[in-house]
Amino acid sequence: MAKIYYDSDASLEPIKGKKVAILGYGSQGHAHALNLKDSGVDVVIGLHEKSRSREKAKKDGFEVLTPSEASKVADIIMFLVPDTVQPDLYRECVEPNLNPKKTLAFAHGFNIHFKQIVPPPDVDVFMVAPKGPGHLVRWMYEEGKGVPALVAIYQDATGGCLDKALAYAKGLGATRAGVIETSFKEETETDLFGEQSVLCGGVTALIKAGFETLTEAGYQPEVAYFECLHELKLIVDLIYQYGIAGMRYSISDTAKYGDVTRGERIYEAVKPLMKDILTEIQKGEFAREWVLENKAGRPVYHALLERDREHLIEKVGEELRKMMPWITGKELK
Ligand SMILES: NC(=O)C1=CN([C@@H]2O[C@H](COP(=O)(O)OP(=O)(O)OC[C@H]3O[C@@H](n4cnc5c(N)ncnc54)[C@H](OP(=O)(O)O)[C@@H]3O)[C@@H](O)[C@H]2O)C=CC1
Ligand SMILES: CC[C@](O)(C(C)=O)C(=O)O
Repeated sequence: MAKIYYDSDASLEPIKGKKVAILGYGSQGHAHALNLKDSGVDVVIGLHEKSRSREKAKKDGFEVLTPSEASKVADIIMFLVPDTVQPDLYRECVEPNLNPKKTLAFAHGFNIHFKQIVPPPDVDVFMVAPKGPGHLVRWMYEEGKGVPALVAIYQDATGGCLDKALAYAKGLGATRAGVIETSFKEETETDLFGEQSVLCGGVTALIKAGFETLTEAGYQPEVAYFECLHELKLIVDLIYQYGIAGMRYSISDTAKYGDVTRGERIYEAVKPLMKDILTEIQKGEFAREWVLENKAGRPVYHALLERDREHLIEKVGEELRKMMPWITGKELK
């Protein structure tokens, strides 16, 4: 059984009176910084002099230093710049300022697990990885709720690393929802698998394949959009709130029969592909590919994102959403 920590299992004490440097002020960075500050933790932001996020962080009331300065003054240094940027930032700005009193922290295990960052053995290294996008981490905290997270210890040089990590998770609001203990390996491999095959890659592939199947067969794009994208959110909301059986309670018997019989065929086709994707991750093939793609200036990344931005479903969706202004929530800053 998984070990799960809730609010009553964690204390803020281990990080009270300590300074936390948040390196990066993007999706996760702004959420961690603001939630920790609102939980009474002393936070400083580390951003390069030319960073576009500097003004935003200052406007939110933070002291903003360079990543080197922030690493020098902080007790806990949390990496919240893109994974591909972290190794250079570590070598140039963090490593020269490390000593055994400092703790390194991550929100995803990629660089530690795939050895892109190798910390000295005498510093604590933990991970608190929220299981949700950064903006939700902030919005849910503001509503008194929380996004669950995974916690892992890579190095416990002081003997107090887990308590520090749980304090951080509590400050973030994650222990309100549940924080599961894991390893850097398990978090990295499952996170990559989830985003590639289900959450992002899998779901967008199903949406596009469904939309194209209908439109290529002559059905109206607007009808295909409602069927394959708009209604997906409503169905997923029911699954999120009540489980798969709960969703099935609300849909028609005809839908349920099609779901379990035709769904089975999709399942049979997709599961072997998912196993291949997991194997690529476990063997480090995906990590190698992504590191090389970055070294080459991300040609495949940019080309495929651009191709999808031009997809008919995006144009149809933009028009249809204008008629439902309540759909667009808070601004994604
Ligand atoms: N996005 C998410 O919801 C999740 C992310 N994670 C993990 O959290 C970490 C942060 O990810 P995420 O929040 O998406 O990151 P973002 O892409 O949102 O980070 C953007 C921030 O990093 C800064 N930055 C970008 N490039 C550089 C650079 N070359 N040098 C220094 N600073 C730079 C940006 O500054 P500027 O404004 O100047 O561009 C900005 O402040 C990653 O490890 C990721 O895997 C984990 C769970 C979910
Ligand atoms: C699903 C994508 C994610 O893993 C996340 C928001 O949890 C990410 O790394 O952004």
